[in-house]
Amino acid sequence: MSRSACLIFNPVAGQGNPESELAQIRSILEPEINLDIQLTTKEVGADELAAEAVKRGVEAIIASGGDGTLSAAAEAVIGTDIKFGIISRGTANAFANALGIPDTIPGACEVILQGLTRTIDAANCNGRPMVLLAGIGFEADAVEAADRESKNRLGVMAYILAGLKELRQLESFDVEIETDDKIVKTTASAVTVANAAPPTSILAQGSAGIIVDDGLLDMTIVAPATKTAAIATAIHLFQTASSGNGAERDDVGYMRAKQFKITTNPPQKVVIDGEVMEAGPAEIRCLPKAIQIFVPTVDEPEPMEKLEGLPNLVIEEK
Ligand SMILES: Nc1ncnc2c1ncn2[C@@H]1O[C@H](COP(=O)(O)OP(=O)(O)OP(=O)(O)O)[C@@H](O)[C@H]1O
Repeated sequence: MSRSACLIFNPVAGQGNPESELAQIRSILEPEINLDIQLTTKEVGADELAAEAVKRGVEAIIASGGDGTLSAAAEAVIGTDIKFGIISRGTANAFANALGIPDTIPGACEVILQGLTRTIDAANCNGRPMVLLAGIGFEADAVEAADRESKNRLGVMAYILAGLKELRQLESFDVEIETDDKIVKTTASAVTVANAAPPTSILAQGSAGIIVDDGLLDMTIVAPATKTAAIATAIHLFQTASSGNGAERDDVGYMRAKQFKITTNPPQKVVIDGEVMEAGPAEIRCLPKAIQIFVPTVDEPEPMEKLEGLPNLVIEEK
């Protein structure tokens, strides 16, 4: 066996049975990869276990748990050449959904076994590592967007409701945004800076085309004037995310830059990768090509054909 990895496993993440989930991961990975298994505890989190693994100079780190566990472990590998794998077992699984990685155990393990990696950007927000996004003006308790159960139950509505939940207070604030080449001043209800974002994070979808390895961060500014406008904006952002076309409403703005300095009045809380920080200015800088992450093989698009229904159709098989 030539491959090895440190598996960091949160035994309390998600709603499944952790013993059988760990057994399943081992049965899929261990025939190919020598695993050093480390369980997180209340006292010793994924951040500490991953930092120790980095110090030991492991070949790869595989993190398994909810988004909290995955972000904490990912932050430790930023800037190293240690390959990083994720096996999501949480509720929202934003991390996997943002990077197009399956959120089932067999699917995620298969990606790691295939061994293909992509080097993605990370970011630094007020001195803290960030992989997904920073939200300014978000409701702290609405950070976890649409969960799996509501997604299954409500489908598209769950995404829209999640965004609305975040906009529900509609408290606006003045914001000044400084990039390398300009200063933008406006009023907003939510400002999101994303390195990567799942489609559920609709407040990050202004540009509808977040690229995780372009050395740039994507900012979306949302400023609906009324509750009715907030509903229309949430629906519009959901549609832009699915269609790939940027937002066109007047109350949505977006731009890309290597770094942003954001000052709000009154000061707003900053939420970094789901963790709520104290209110104040935010300085966010992209760290280009910072994490080597296991990703699925990109399938070549299947040639599509649809002929049925055409008038007077004749198809001759050759
Ligand atoms: N052995 C453990 N016992 C109790 N708490 C733990 C243990 N290991 C990790 N934790 C806690 O688990 C939290 C991280 O949970 P994580 O985000 O991975 O899963 P989750 O909350 O189930 O996911 P999601 O938010 O997607 O539902 C951290 O607060 C950490 O302190």
